[in-house]
Amino acid sequence: DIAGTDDPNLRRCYEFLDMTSRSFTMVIKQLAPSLRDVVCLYYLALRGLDTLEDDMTIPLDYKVTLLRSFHSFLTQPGWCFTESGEDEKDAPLLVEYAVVIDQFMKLDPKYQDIIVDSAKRMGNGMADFCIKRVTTKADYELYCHYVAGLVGEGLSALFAASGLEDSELAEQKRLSNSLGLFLQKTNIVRDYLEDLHDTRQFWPKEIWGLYAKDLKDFVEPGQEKQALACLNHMCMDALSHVPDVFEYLSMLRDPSVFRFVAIPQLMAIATITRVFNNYDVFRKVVKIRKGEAVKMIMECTNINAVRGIFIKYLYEFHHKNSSTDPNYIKINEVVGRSLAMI
Ligand SMILES: O=C(O)CO[C@@H](C(=O)O)[C@@H](OCCCCCc1ccc2ccccc2c1)C(=O)NCCCCCc1ccc2ccccc2c1
Ligand SMILES: [Mg+2]
Ligand SMILES: [Mg+2]
Repeated sequence: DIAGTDDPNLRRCYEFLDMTSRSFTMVIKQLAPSLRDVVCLYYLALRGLDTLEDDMTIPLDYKVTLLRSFHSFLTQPGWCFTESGEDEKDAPLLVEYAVVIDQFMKLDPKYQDIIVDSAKRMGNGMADFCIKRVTTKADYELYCHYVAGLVGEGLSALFAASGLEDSELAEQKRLSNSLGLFLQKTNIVRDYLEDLHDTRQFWPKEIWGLYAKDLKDFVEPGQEKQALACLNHMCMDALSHVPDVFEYLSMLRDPSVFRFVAIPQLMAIATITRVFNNYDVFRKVVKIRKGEAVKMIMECTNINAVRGIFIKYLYEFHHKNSSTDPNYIKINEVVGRSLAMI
């Protein structure tokens, strides 16, 4: 079906989707035909923007200008960017960005408007955070809103505009935002070491400051207890979005949209449970086993199956909680609230 597309530029877009997304290409390709290409291009539009944000070799003022104007490049046929750093894994996407723009221009204007609005708001948010750091919890929530919460909002608007989901889904800003925050916060907790090496700090000082003088202290020998206490605090914070995720899932009607939304959330609950109280986070990037992921994907056909999987992980999370953790009681409360609400 996808390989069969007769437009070589659209085929090239799906190749970039495969190249740049490990975890999203599969769920995007299984979407209903009326949404598949739109969401693929929505992904590539924002991945192009994120490739600029992630590139620490671009001079700051030039990068800020690029991020704030990126949305206008989406309607500039032929635009591309060939100055990415060698280590930028998704640089080839920007080199050939003209194919993304060519396909973007063919979309229904109602979809183009949603995508341009996301890119404009995300680009400006990313630019703001190139200059200021994530210090307070509010900064952390705002940064994750810009890079992921907005994607949830944009997807809700696309689902509603396609007619596959109720138009009032586009009004569910808080729930849509939580979809993105659960995914992004899980990644930020998991990627502690990788981001430290890239001299990027996303853990808010308002949290890590309770456990160390500097974020990088957690890799030092003798800091294990403080490191785990901070890690568990960050996991508890991410878990607080689970009730909203469930409220959103229970509103979906189209089976392919349901799977598209549910599968990344299942990956996230599995990941956050795996990293919780797991000192390996300070040694390497902890990933869930492929088999575990495939098994979940086969099972997540309806809300009850998804609820069952979440409950399994929430019980495992509760079981891993240790009574010596300074947040032991609060963690049990957050797990308990999720179990009660889903
Ligand atoms: O560089 C990397 O590989 C990772 O970058 C992370 C970073 O730089 O922080 C970071 O980059 C964030 C900025 C670009 C976001 C691009 C994106 C991602 C997934 C999509 C899925 C479907 C449609 C559009 C999408 C757009 C990243 O990719 N984090 C993964 C979590 C963010 C997921 C966003 C999201 C939000 C709500 C969703 C609801 C349903 C299904 C997928 C969803 C996906
Ligand atoms: Mg990135
Ligand atoms: Mg980024």
